[in-house]
Amino acid sequence: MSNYALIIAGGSGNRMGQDIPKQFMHVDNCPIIIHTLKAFQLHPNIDAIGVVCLQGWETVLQSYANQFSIDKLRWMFEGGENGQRSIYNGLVGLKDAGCEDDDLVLIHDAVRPLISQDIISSNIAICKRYGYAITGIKCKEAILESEDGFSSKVSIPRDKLIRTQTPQTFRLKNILAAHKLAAENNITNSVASCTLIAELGLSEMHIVPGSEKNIKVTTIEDLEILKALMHISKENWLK
Ligand SMILES: C[C@](O)(CO)[C@H](O)COP(=O)(O)O
Repeated sequence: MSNYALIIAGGSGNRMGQDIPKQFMHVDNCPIIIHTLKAFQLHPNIDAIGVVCLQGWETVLQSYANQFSIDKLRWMFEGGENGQRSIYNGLVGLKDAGCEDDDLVLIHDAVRPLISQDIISSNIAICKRYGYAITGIKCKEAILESEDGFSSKVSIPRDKLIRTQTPQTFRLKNILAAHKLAAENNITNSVASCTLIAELGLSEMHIVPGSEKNIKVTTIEDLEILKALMHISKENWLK
């Protein structure tokens, strides 16, 4: 049985408002996606990596992978019109490439470059044990629900809330079956693999403790936080 990382880099990064897609922006002299790939390259239990790549950026990615010695990068798959479709393309690609039903797939956002070795290890261990592993952290803030983003009368108790991150890890056969079932049920734009499983009511998902440092770079502010985190503890971020 093998463990594969499936890195989702199909988005164009509109929320960042830059010319270059955010996953290809440089931080510390290296594209964000390469920082992410380095973490999986370094992990001894990751056998190979597939990237769902934004169309037109495949050659750029391959040349960066060569430059930074990411030799576990084995496949590139075509990005879709949204995250759900991109993940589906990647899963079908892995299956077509000969990956086995029981192989583990760690689905991870390309723009979460500070993923730690421990979180990758825990995803593999928890998925092997329970079948589903979702990285998440407890909610520390008070939560209000708002229809318009400006006003609210409703608070949601935070005690039971989990903020999900990636990796989200599954056996290939289970997550592929979930995507096929979603298509039959007209679920086409679920925001994450875990929300897809939840919407379908398929299975209990076990939560792997994540980290505030496992930041998702979505906005310019996130980019500033990423740069600060990298400079604070360069030696420690891959631990
Ligand atoms: C998968 C995810 O990172 C979980 O927190 C998040 O849902 C991804 O969202 P995006 O809209 O694809 O950036």
